[in-house]
Amino acid sequence: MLSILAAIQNVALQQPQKTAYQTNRESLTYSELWYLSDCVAQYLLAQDLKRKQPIVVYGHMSPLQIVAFLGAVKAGHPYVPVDSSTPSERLQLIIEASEACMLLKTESLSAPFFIPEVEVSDMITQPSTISVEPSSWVQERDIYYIIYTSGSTGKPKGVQITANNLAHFVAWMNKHFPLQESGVFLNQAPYSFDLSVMDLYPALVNGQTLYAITQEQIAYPKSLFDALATAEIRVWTSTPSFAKMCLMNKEWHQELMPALDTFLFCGEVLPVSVAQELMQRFPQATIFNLYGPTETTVAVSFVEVSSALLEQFDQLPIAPLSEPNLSLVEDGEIIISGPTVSAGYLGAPDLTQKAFPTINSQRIYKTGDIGYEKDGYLFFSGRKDFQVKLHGYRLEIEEIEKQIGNLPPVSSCVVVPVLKDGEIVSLNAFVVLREPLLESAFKMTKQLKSLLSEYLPSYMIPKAFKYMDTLPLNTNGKVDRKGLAVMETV
Ligand SMILES: Nc1ncnc2c1ncn2[C@@H]1O[C@H](COP(=O)(O)OP(=O)(O)OP(=O)(O)O)[C@@H](O)[C@H]1O
Repeated sequence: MLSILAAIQNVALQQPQKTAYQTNRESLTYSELWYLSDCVAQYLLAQDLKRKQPIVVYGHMSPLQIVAFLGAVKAGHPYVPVDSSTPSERLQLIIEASEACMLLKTESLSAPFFIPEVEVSDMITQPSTISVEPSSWVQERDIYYIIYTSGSTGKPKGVQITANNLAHFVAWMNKHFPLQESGVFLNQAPYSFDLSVMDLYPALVNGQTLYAITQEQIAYPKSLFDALATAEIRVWTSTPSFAKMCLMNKEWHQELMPALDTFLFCGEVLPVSVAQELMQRFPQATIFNLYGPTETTVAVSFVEVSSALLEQFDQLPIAPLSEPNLSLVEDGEIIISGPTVSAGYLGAPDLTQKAFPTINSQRIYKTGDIGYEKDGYLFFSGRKDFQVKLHGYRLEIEEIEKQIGNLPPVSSCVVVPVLKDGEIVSLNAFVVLREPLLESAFKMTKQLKSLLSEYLPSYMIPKAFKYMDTLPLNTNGKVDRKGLAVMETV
């Protein structure tokens, strides 16, 4: 199996001056990446650290974070990426839960975390000429990284991905997508979100340039689109929500990004309307809808979006039925097998056993996603944990969102349950309309409720509707359901 580190080393030897990583402020060549990560590894090896103990790497879209990731694994330690948007209580929780032995940072932190903290830049002041021996690197079965799930559904869990898991994932990506041809890869997802792994390692292993955009740029559209216009991006990886946000800018099209030929989407439903608009605006690009959870290393299946597929279905499939590692169990839950199934949750054997049972002598992951089969494809129909009970009725939140989303005035919608004393008492709908609201919100809500009553029973119709220009995204670029759940509606 491919060794991620050996492949990157090979690139560093073959094309040392090629840019490995770039932001609007900084850049790093492959030789710098290799040399600086050796410095970090040597620093770590010189400390009295327990072998294989996790190391937290804290920061945001900085070349030194990538240096720290590689430095940690070269010294035999898994890394835990934590984005600097993370509140300090959560960082504390991750440090405690992972039993991390060190905190490497590329940004300053105000609170002390009671483990050794080192600025990555301070680890590379010593000139180093000796490479770290591959025998010190994380080995195939060792944990390579640990990503803490966002906790949007329950308590955060530390998903452990081995070097082998990652190598199989990258090999799968190389097999199915045009990643070897020279070009720039967009890096939009922060490193604490495993979607970032979809561009990070395929780019580095293939000797490509990663172009990372920061949250600060995303918050200022002018700076974002200036970057997109000049970065010569060929491969785009993001959540569908992020692309949807970009589509709001009429200038975002092929002429602005002539090199763009591949869209890789994962992490959420890719709405048909988004795919259609992308096809119109980027006629030279191929769009792929990928599916997978963090627990099976980023993504395990995909479909190529074609006009025929868009005409055939009102929802995009997530896999062909021939996909060997995906299947449905009796209650419709999607289960995943294969070489990218994670080693389990760190320090949580009970949770691991429950989520990763062995069926027919095969270790599998129970996704909690519900699927159905139709016309040779597998479709995602919602998450088990989005089934809620309201006044005794079992409801599928996604079914309600789908129906609201299908109403002519609506562009997109998210429905969240309203809790009182831990019990769901009603539903709130957050709606983005196709046209600006000209009449009163009250009238629009009356109209939407009346339209909905043709498709949904009254107990499934949300009580309150709130109209927004865009749906808020969390730092991962997914729709921020948690934030909406605590938002007041009128
Ligand atoms: N192409 C897709 N279509 C629909 N849903 C998808 C797709 N790809 C991923 N998902 C959803 O995203 C989930 C995986 O996302 P991720 O591993 O980031 O965790 P999460 O469940 O979103 O958040 P948390 O971090 O709280 O666990 C999948 O289980 C599925 O529900």
